[in-house]
This record gives sequence, C-alpha cells and structure tokens, in this order.
Amino acid sequence: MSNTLTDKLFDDNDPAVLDPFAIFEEWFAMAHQSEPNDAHAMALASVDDGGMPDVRMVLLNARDTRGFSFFTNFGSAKGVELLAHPKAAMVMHWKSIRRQIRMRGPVEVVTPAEADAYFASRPRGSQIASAASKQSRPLANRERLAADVAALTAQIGDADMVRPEHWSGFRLVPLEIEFWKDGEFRLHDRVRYTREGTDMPWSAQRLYP
Ligand SMILES: Cc1cc2nc3c(=O)[nH]c(=O)nc-3n(C[C@H](O)[C@H](O)[C@H](O)COP(=O)(O)O)c2cc1C
Ligand code: PXP
Repeated sequence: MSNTLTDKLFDDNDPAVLDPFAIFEEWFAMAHQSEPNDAHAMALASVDDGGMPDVRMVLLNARDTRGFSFFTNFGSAKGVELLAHPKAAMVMHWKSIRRQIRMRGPVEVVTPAEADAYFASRPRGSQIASAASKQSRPLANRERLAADVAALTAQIGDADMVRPEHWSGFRLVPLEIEFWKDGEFRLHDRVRYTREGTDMPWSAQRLYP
C-alpha cells in the first residue's frame, strides 16, 4: 500500500503525475527532522559573462507556489551573474537521508515587499552585516570589516535597520526538478519532473541512475 508521495513517486505501476512542489515539501520536512543543521542549504549555480559556471551555497529562505528564493547582495559575484544571465541551477543534498533534489530554471528578482519582509525577520546583527559587507569585493583585512560594521552600528543607533538597496532576493522558478534517492550498489531511484513553462503541466520521467 503506497502511503507517502515518495512511495508514489517511485511506483512504476502508478503513472500518476504528482505535484513536485508537494514531493519537495515531504523530503524537506524529513531533512529538517534528521539534518544536524542547515537543512535548507543548497548549492546554487550561475554562469558568468564568459560562460564559466560558478557555484556556492545559499540558504533557501522562502518558497511558495512560484518558486524557491534566496537572499543575497546584488553586487556579489552571484548577484552580478544572475542579473546578467537570469537562469540558475540548484541542488540540495541531505546526507542523513541520502537524498538529493536538483532544479533548473529562470530566476526572477523577488518583490521589494518580499525582500523587506525577509530582511525584517533577520537578527539585527545579520542586517547590519548585510549592509556593511561589499560581498565578493576585495577586502584589505578583517580589521577593515570590523571598522565598517562598527561605524554603521554607531550611525544607526537605536533606529530600525532599513534593507539596503543592494540586498534582495532571487526566486528560482523551476522548469526541471529531479528527485534522487540512494539505492543499494548505486542503483539509485531518479525521477525528473519537467514542464515547458510555468503555466504548462508537469510530466515525469524515470532515469537510469
Ligand atoms: C551553508 C551556507 C549558506 C549560505 N547562505 C548564503 C545566503 O543565503 N546568501 C548569501 O549571500 N551567501 C550565503 N552563503 C555564503 C556564500 O556561499 C558565498 O560565500 C557568498 O554569497 C559569496 O558568493 P559569490 O561570490 O558567488 O556571490 C552561505 C554559505 C554557506 C556555507
Ligand atoms: N548572507 C550570507 C553572507 C550568509 O553567509 C548567509 C548564511 O550563511 C546568509 C546570507 C543567509 O543567512 P540568513 O538566514 O541570516 O539570511
């Protein structure tokens, strides 16, 4: 008897196309139960002007039926790359449950209201750090960073910290989502969901491991 979406996902006798966002939620909840920290960490790949791929970890800090959002400095390497080439790939791997989810698709900038709301939820220290850090640009030494943070902290005083213009979020809108579950002797289960556009239906395909 199939109970979970995961059972259905890998049931070759049941050709139903599921909602991949719902499968994501099932796996993400499992990961939160078992990962020691940062179950919401993901590797995010972008590409530079020369076509050279770039990758780094970010945190999946918002998600809804449109897609998967992370927040960052728009002057950083990833910010510059994604603004110029608004497509990305991401992968989450949870060692504790031996599962992987990867996605690809266009990215869009979140609305100012979304960015404000997420920024407001962060600890004040993180807000100040985001404003003080010229992320990915050369830094002379650690002392310079500490001085910049101290100057900004003094300047703000007791006032609320306003989200800096250069700090916002990107939403990856997946056109592909692949679910991978570890199997014995590397005979893993893989199913890839694809759609032609956001208003198009999903289709599912099992892949060789
Ligand atoms: C687990 C983890 C989560 C991270 N989350 C973020 C994040 O959400 N946003 C961010 O800007 N940087 C995050 N970082 C730092 C990035 O990996 C990276 O060092 C930084 O964003 C600069 O990347 P870039 O030069 O490619 O733009 C995280 C690092 C780790 C290890
Ligand atoms: N920005 C930077 C530079 C980070 O290193 C991280 C997490 O490591 C984040 C943003 C995301 O963290 P938060 O959950 O505080 O937004």
